[in-house]
Amino acid sequence: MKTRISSQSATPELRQWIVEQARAGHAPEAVLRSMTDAGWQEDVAIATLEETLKTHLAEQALQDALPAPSPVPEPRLEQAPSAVMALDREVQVLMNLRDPRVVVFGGFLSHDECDALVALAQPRLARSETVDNDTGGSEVNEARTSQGMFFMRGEGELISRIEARIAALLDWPLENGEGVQVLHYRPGAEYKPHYDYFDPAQPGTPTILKRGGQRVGTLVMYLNTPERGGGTTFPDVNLEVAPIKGNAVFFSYERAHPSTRSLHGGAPVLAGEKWVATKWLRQARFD
Ligand SMILES: O=C(O)CCC(=O)C(=O)O
Ligand SMILES: [Fe+2]
Repeated sequence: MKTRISSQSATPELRQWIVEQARAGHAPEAVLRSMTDAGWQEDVAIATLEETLKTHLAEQALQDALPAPSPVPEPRLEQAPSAVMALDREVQVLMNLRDPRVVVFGGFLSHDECDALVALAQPRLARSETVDNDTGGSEVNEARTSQGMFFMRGEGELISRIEARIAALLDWPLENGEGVQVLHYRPGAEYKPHYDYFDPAQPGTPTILKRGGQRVGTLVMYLNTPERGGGTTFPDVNLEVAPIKGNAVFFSYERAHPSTRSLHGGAPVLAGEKWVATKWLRQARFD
């Protein structure tokens, strides 16, 4: 007599075998016969077949709906170094998270470089605008209560040096970077959680993508240390990166999709002020 085997006992190997049989074009009756020959009770085998194929089809549909993955910037950390040489400067590796891809660097900028960036940016600040997804233009946005400005890429010796350092650290062409943006947050100001990639569903996105393709990585550099608050949060994994002067947080997103868990924001500044410089990295040359 055959013993009753519950569908719970379908191992990952069996499930994979079932999917392979279906892929190879074997009729369900033949697969079922193989299972009953191997000792499966018929009704249990049918339930297992149905459940396995249904799950497989659902997973496949999810996969197919995802935008294609892209190569992303990536620091060279295979040997788990405590510090890496970024062109002209040794930078500490403070935290290294795989999924979402987040790396925190210590001492990416010197304090003098931070102060110089703030001094250059300050006279050029205006209320931060975000990209208008409908038109591809810019707009003032309530989710972003900071002030900001953009440097041109290669604008001056300091910007050029920092851009070359970023390209070396993240192993990504300098030409694929947008101009450095500087943001200033006063007490109470924040940047609500958002994705940095352009939403493929928005009508303005194709226009934006003509210049350099998608954003695939971000480096946020802290130009001062706020007294309280102002961390960079990653709500999907309950991570908050402390905003420490000279440090930087890097994150990448291989597809324009929430599955990257790259949702992030600038937490409200509770006391003091916050200055950051952001570098967004595109898939291709950004001219
Ligand atoms: O201010 C922060 O910590 C985050 C900034 C940010 O998300 C951005 O500039 O895209
Ligand atoms: Fe962002």
